[in-house]
Order: sequence, then C-alpha cells, then structure tokens
Amino acid sequence: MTISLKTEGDIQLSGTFRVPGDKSISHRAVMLGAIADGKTKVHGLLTGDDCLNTIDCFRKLGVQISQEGEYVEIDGTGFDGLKEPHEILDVGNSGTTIRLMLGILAGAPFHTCLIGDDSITNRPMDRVARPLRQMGAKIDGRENGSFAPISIRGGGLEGIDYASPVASAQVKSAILLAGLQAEGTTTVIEPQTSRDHTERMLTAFGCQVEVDGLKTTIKGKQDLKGTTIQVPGDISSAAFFLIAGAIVPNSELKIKNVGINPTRTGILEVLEEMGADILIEETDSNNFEPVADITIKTSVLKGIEIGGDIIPRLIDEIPIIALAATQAKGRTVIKDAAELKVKETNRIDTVVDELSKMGAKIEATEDGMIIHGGTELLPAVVNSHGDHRIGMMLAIASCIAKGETVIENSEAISISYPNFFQHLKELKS
Ligand SMILES: O=C(O)C1=C[C@@H](OP(=O)(O)O)[C@@H](O)[C@H](O)C1
Ligand SMILES: C=C(OP(=O)(O)O)C(=O)O
Repeated sequence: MTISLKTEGDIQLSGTFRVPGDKSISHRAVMLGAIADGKTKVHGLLTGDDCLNTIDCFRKLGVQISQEGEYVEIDGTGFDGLKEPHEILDVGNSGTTIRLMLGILAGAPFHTCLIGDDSITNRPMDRVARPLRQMGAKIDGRENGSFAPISIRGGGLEGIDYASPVASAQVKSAILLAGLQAEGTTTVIEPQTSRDHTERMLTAFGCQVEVDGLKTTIKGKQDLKGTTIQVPGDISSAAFFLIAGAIVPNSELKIKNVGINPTRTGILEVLEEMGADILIEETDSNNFEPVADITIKTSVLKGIEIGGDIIPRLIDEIPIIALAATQAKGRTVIKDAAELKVKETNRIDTVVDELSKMGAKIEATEDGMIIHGGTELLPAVVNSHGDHRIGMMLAIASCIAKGETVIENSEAISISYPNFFQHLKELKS
C-alpha cells in the first residue's frame, strides 16, 4: 500500500490520547498465558499483526484462545499440554515471536517448524539456537539453524550458565523460558541491561526469578499459574508522537497510560537531554509494570551523543530519534547501535537512505549514524521497506515537510500500531 500525506500551511498537533498496548508485553502475556495452568485474561492487548501471529502460533499448538479486540482469554495448557502442530507456525514479521517460541518449544518433546516473512528469514537465529542446543534442544534450519525456516525438537533440557554476547531481551527470554523446563538452574549474564518484561511477567504468573545486576537466574520445573494482565501503552509507539509533539510548531500532546519500565525509558532521557519540554506523571505501578501520562510541547532541541548502556533501552526508538536530530541545533551522534542492522530492516541504512531523500544531512557509521541538525525537510517519495518503525518515522517527518510525501509499503505500520494514521489525522489541526 502507498499512502500520500499532504502538509499544507502551518499544521499543529494537539490532543490527549492513548497509544495501543505494549508489543513486548502483549506477546509475553499470550505466551505465558498459554504455558500456564488455568485461565489468563489479558486487557489492552496490542492487536497489531505481530501479536496476532503469536496468538495464531499457540492455537496451532492446541491452546484455546478467544479474542475480542484488545481483550483476550487464554485457556492455559501448562507446558505439558502443548500439542505437536500439524502445520508450520508462521511468525510473519515478528522476531519476538520466533525467538521466544523457540525457548518455549525447546522443552516440548515434539517437532515444530517455524517460518516467517522475507525480513524474518534474514534475521539471525543462531543467537538463540546456540544456547538452546547447549541445553539439549535439537534445532535445524537454513545454514545449520542460523536462519529460518527453522525446526526444533525439544525435551530433556539441562540448565546452563550462559554469557550472552548481545544485550538482547529476546535471547535472554528464550533461555529463561527453556530454563523453566530444564533440570537444575539456568543463568543468563548480559553485557548490558535489556528489557525485563519476561522476568516481571514470570513473577506475576507465580514463578521465582532472581535478578542480580546483569545476571538473571531461574530454577527449572516451576509451574505458572494463570492470571490477569493489564497491558500498558507502548512507549515505543508513544515515541513517534512524543517527537512529533516536540518538532511540529505550536503543538501539545498528552499520551495517557504509557509503560515506563526503566529498561525502556531511554527515549525519555534522550528527549530531556535534547531539551524537550516534557512532563512525566507516574499514575499507577500497574501491578508489575509502571505507567505514566506524558505531556510534550513544541521544543527547541539540541544535538547530543547517544551510546553505551542506554542503547538497549531505546533501540527501537532510534529511527524516530534520528528524525528529531534533523531538527535539533548541532550534531547528534548515535553509536554502539550495530544491533540496528539485524532488525526488520538494516535500520542504519533505511533511516539514512529514506531521511536523505527528504533532504536530511545524515551519514551512516559502522555502529550508528551522525545527523547534522537544523535541516529543513522536503516532501519526497519514500519507502518503509516493510519496516513499521521506518514507516511511522517517515509519516511524522511528513508533518514538517510542506507538500506531499508519499510513503510506499505503508501497510507495515499495522505490525505495531494499527490505528496510527487515524491518530495522526485526529491530532492534526
Ligand atoms: O523482547 C522483546 O520484546 C524485544 C526486544 C528487542 O529485540 P532484541 O532482543 O533483539 O534486542 C526489541 O528490539 C524488539 O522490538 C522487542
Ligand atoms: C525489532 C522489533 O521487533 P521484533 O524483533 O519482534 O520483530 C521492533 O518492533 O522494532
């Protein structure tokens, strides 16, 4: 699908609204609900394509799941109740689905084959295949299990101590989910802190997880008990409108009920450091995930350096931070972010190529990018390349590029924010 966005005269953005449910938390609610004993009720689930694929995969594993919009009920089968699927599981575009499913299936004593779209087929799976094999799972796939299509025969797992070479919540979560089914104890040590939604949610399902700095430990053979989960709004989706509010003149936006788990709030720290006029009002600790209302007003931004430990805490926000940097005073340097190369697209290249088409002064580096600020963006024909975050970043860029911006492959946005264009339209005046 191609969408045309016209910006005529001076527009401003204003309003109070909620973004859809957090994608990472929605996936985990369905997954843990499926492997728990008893019923799990999920409120506020993201109905984006990625999470619908997670639901579909568990249905194929014999789990009864009913869904009415953002409300989902899961009749958990426990690990033992999962059934060998008759069909291939298709994860679509979702890295979280395929990697966390592999962790769950590592303990399942049957054969499963997983596939995804072209993007998934090019994303590395050896990062989970290696530790899961060490635990005892049998994994095969393209290039010796490094890429999907990938197949797994689980069962008979032993706990491991694993030092992960990457700060990745998907790797950590896959190992913890396998560790839950293993004999003995499993420990994952990360080079930097990655998002901790799995650990928090496992606790909500009655499991014990021990976190000591960068080291996370789980005892095997623990049972999960079905529960009720309230999914907070996704800070990664809110990020697009936080930056829109900061860069579109005369704007003020209030986003309610945004998850502010400290492993995800790098974007808020960056906005504060860039000088944004932002107010964060914590409203509810939401049982296991803190939540806030966030207000942002048009701001004078300045360029900054972003690198080191903050990167995993804002990894998915880098495309929209790059857009903010084009409007900031001075230079912004983003480094230590080579992980961007293995997302839905190579996000260093797609951000640089697509923003360059709109006149941005931006260069790719080995592990990030350099953006020269204070540039007027011009309308152009741009392309999401099937990457939802690139598509949304370009749609926000169109708000400050006077004229007609055409975004090719804009349908990708429904992966994480199905009503994005409706919100954008409602907030514009
Ligand atoms: O665990 C998760 O839900 C996610 C972890 C991150 O990926 P990595 O684990 O590959 O860093 C993030 O980029 C992705 O959008 C969602
Ligand atoms: C990288 C992302 O997701 P996933 O890895 O689940 O495809 C994302 O949502 O930006």
